[in-house]
Amino acid sequence: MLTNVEHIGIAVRDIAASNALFAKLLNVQPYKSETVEAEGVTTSFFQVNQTKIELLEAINPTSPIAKFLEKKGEGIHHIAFEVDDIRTEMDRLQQEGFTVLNETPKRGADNKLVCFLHPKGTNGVLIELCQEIR
Ligand SMILES: CC[C@@H](C(=O)O)C(=O)SCCNC(=O)CCNC(=O)[C@H](O)C(C)(C)COP(=O)(O)OP(=O)(O)OC[C@H]1O[C@@H](n2cnc3c(N)ncnc32)[C@H](O)[C@@H]1OP(=O)(O)O
Ligand SMILES: [Co+2]
Repeated sequence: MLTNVEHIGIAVRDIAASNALFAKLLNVQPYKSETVEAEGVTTSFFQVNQTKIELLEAINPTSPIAKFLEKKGEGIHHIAFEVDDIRTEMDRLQQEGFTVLNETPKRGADNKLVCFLHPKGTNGVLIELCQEIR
C-alpha cells in the first residue's frame, strides 16, 4: 500500500549553492547529506512538517542526474511514495503494466529501500517507491 508522498527529488547542478538557496527558502537547514555511490548522486534532505525535499547532484557523468540535467536542466526529477511493503507493491505495479526499473529493491538514501517506475509509463514523471529499513 502507498501511504504518503515521502519526498520530492530535485536535480541541481551545485548542491552547496542549492543547500543555501533552499535553507533560505524553507527557513530550515538540511537535516542530512548523503552520497549514494550506486546511484551516482550526492543528496541533501530538508523537512518542513510532513514534507521532505531531496536535492540531488550528480557525482559522475553517467549518473541519472547528469543525464537529466543535460536533457531537461534543473528541476523536479522524481516523486517518491512511501510504501509499507516494497516487494508487494513492485509485484502489484508490474501486474498493472508499469515498468519497474529494478528487479529487486535497492539501497537508497536516508535508510530506505527504493525502486523506480519508468517515466514513459507514468505520464513523464519518474516515480520512486521507498520503504524504511526497519
Ligand atoms: C539517492 C537514492 C534515491 C533516494 O533514496 O531517494 C534517489 O532518489 S536516486 C535518484 C537517481 N536515480 C534514478 O533516477 C534511478 C532511476 N532512473 C533511471 O533508471 C534512469 O534515469 C531512466 C529513468 C530509466 C532514464 O535512463 P536512460 O534511458 O538511460 O536515460 P535517458 O536520458 O536516455 O532518458 C530516456 C527518456 O526518459 C526521460 N527521463 C529521464 N529521466 C527522467 C525523469 N527523471 N523524469 C522524466 N523523464 C525522464 C528522458 O528525458 C528521455 O526521454 P526522451 O528524450 O523523450 O526519450
Ligand atoms: Co529520491
